[in-house]
Amino acid sequence: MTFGTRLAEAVAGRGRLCVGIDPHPALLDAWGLTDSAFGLEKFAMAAVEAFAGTVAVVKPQSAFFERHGSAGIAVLERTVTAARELGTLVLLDVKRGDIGTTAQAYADAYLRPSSPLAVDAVTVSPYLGMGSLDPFLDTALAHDAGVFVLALTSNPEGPQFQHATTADGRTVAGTVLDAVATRNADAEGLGSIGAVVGATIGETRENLDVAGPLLVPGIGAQGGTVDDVRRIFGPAARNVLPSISREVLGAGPEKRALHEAAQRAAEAFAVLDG
Ligand SMILES: O=C(O)c1cc(=O)[nH]c(=O)n1[C@@H]1O[C@H](COP(=O)(O)O)[C@@H](O)[C@H]1O
Repeated sequence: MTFGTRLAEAVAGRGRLCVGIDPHPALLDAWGLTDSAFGLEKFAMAAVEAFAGTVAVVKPQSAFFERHGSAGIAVLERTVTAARELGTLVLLDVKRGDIGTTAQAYADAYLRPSSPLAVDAVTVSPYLGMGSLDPFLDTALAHDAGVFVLALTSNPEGPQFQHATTADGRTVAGTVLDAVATRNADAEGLGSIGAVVGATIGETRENLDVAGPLLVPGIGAQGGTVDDVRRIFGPAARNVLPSISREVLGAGPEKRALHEAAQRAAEAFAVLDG
């Protein structure tokens, strides 16, 4: 079953929320955990258990695991395995991008089912050109996985490049969104190739209807709201996956409080269903 179809089923059953698993040192401290691989594992496993059955997708941010070296990567592997065993889709936030042959190695690392770090989907950066992402997109489609391409990011620096125009007079972001839509053109139902569009971008003239999922970070800690998402996406809001990390994780360490915070966020975004 394609990633798009699996995602649509997960959203139908558990709502459209994606919760980020971002073990910031400050959050580890607030949870009474040490900034170590041990603290990291306690944090990540509590989050996985609290969100299982409540949210469609979890999005571990690889950097917070990588900063603990090989022990952190081992925790990431166990976190991914535990979440998938509990039926939660895992979108690994790695924002990779490189020349094609190296991109293939990254794609093998994350999107081939036989890899120790195989996940349901990854985030990628199109800075090396959309064609450089083909190994990710082809590998994902061959193995029923997904890819989310950065298009209009939530950070204030994003417009410097993303609003710039290319040689053919299109914006960079528009070029990315069109390429994503083209990749989804043959999909039945929701496509497996997504785009990342922040809730903090204000407004855009770009066509956000890419026939695939739209990962929308920037909610809560970065200031984006449900109303922003409704205004920015219009009819494309039906494909939005709101993504929240700190605002939900701040409710920990108790699993019940985490679960309730995720539920409240999911309910707030149910308005997009209507
Ligand atoms: O790809 C992402 O997830 C992402 C894209 C983007 O434009 N902005 C953005 O904040 N993110 C990620 O989304 C998460 C946001 O975290 P909070 O601000 O705590 O909700 C972080 O893991 C970011 O790396």
